[in-house]
Parts: sequence; C-alpha cells; structure tokens
Amino acid sequence: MPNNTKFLICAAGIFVCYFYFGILQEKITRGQYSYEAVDENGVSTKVEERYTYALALVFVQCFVNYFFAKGMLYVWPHGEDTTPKLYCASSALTYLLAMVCSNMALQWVSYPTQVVGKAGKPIPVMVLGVLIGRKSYPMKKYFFVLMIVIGVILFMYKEKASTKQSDTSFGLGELLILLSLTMDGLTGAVQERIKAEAKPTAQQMMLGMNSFACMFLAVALLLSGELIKFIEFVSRHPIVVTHISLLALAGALGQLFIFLTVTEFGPLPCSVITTTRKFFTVLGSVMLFGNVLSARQWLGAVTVFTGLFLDVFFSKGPPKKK
Ligand SMILES: Nc1ncnc2c1ncn2[C@@H]1O[C@H](COP(=O)(O)OP(=O)(O)O)[C@@H](O)[C@H]1O
Repeated sequence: MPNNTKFLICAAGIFVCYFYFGILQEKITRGQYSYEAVDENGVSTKVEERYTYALALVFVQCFVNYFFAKGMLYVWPHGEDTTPKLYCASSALTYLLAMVCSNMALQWVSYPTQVVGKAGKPIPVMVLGVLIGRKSYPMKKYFFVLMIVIGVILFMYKEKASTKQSDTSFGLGELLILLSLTMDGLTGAVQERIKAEAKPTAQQMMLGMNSFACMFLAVALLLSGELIKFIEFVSRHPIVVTHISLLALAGALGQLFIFLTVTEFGPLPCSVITTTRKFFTVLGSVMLFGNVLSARQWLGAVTVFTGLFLDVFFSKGPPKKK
C-alpha cells in the first residue's frame, strides 16, 4: 500500500475512534451522578457526586488495549518482538502517567481547557524526541509544527465570559496538564528509540506497552485504595460501566491506528494527527451548527492550514545517505 494511503487511513481511524472517545470521556469525567443516600434515621437525601477515579479509568483502558492487541496477535501471529523490556516498561510508565495526569486534571479544569492545553503535545514530543530519542529534524520542521500548535490553540482557546479568580490562576489542573505533556514527550522519545532499534509491529508495541501499564496500574490501584472506591462508585451508578466499556473499546481501536502511525511514521506525525483532530472536531461542529468564527479563530484556522500545508510539502530535509 502506498505510504500516503496508509497515512490517510491511520489519520481517518484516529479521527473517527477518538471523536467518539472524547464524547464519552467528557461524559464520564465531567458529568454529575446523583443517588439517594439513606442515613441511620432512615432519612433519604439526594447526593450529587463526580467521577474521580483516574487510575481505574486508565486501568480499564490499558486492560482492554492489552487484550485487543493480544487477540490480534493470536489471529495473525507476527515474528518475534525484540524490543528491550526496559524500553517497554519505561514507555508504559510515562504513557500511563500522561493519561492519569490528563484525566486527573479534569477534576480542576474544564474539558475545553484540558483539550487546549494538551494541543501543545507535538512540541514536547519533538523536543524530547531530539534530546532523548536521538531524532533530528530540519530547522523548518520546528517552525511548521509550532505554527500548527499555535494555530490550534488560537482557534480553540475560549475567553471566559465571567472570569472567576479560580479560572484565571495557574492551579493544580494546569500543573497536571504540564506534567502530562512532559510524559507524552518522554513516551514519544522512548518510542523513537524502540522504532529505530527493534522495529516492532504496531500490535507488538501495543501489547508490550499495555502489558506493563496494566501491571503498574494494578499495583497503584491496590496501594491507593482506589479500587474499592471505584467499585463502590460503579455499584451506585451502574451506567458508568456502559460508558467506560464503550470508551475502552473506542480507545482500543483508536490505539491500533495510533500504534500503526507510531511504528510506520513515528510519534511526531502521530501527535500532529491527534492535535489537528481536535481542531477539526471543533471546526466541524462550528460549520455544522452554522456558528460564526471570531477573528482570532479565523487567524488560528489559517495558521493551522498553512502549517499543515508547509509541513506536508516542504518539511522533508535533504535525503539522508545511509
Ligand atoms: N504515542 C502514543 N503512544 C501510545 N498511545 C498514544 C500515543 N499518542 C496517543 N496515544 C493514546 O491515544 C489517546 C488519545 O491521545 P490524544 O488524542 O493525543 O489525546 P490526549 O490529549 O488525551 O493525549 C491517549 O490517551 C493515549 O491512550
């Protein structure tokens, strides 16, 4: 299959799966769940609560991802995976910390704020890919990627109508987003090395990373006591099981496309796809609902398209001699 076709299929797969994934993620983590609590005197009161179990949510995702990859390798066996275990373990740790931090951030910041923050992902992936992942890029590539990121953020950033003190200050939520971005960068860097040194297939990389991630998370769930609280929450609100199962399924299929992109094209193109996906989702909804773009959003959209165009056509450096 030609490379361009492969790239477009991967991008389309990521777009579709994570579109659905995003809707469910917002529903689970930002929704209010209410139930009737009965005290010792038999008086019942309505209690509202939020879902706050980031470790458990990520564990379910990694668990389903693991079995998804395992199933595919069972049906279509691949050759031996020679990825050093240390690489698998370290990328699994940073990958799950990235997810846990960005899910935890949602307890303090709104979903759009988190999405805008995480739109910066290609930058740490690129910088740490060079510093740790032994990649190198022509100078103009940095510029094009920066253009895309700035454009996406310009486009999606929303000024608040009423700015409360807590909304403008830099708090725990923002810190968690920064931490998550750093972890994303480290994950990409280790994946660069894995790609260069062991060349596993997408399914093998998916299996390797998720198996370690499951082990780490199982320990964390038990030690933190979150497992019990999560089970109690789920028994109060069984609807969460449906949402989490659908989220995990959409995530697993989406992750297959992610790993196909990472193993075939690298973590940086992958993060550019996932970031522009967020932009296209918002652009799509603006067009669908006939909303008017502000001047800043126009500027953002033009910047994204220019950055993407330049990146696609001009970022190849001079061909490297082996
Ligand atoms: N390089 C990668 N390696 C493994 N999984 C990844 C990678 N990039 C993204 N993912 C998976 O795809 C999910 C969605 O990624 P993305 O769309 O960038 O959103 P987020 O802002 O939550 O990171 C992540 O939570 C992670 O599970």
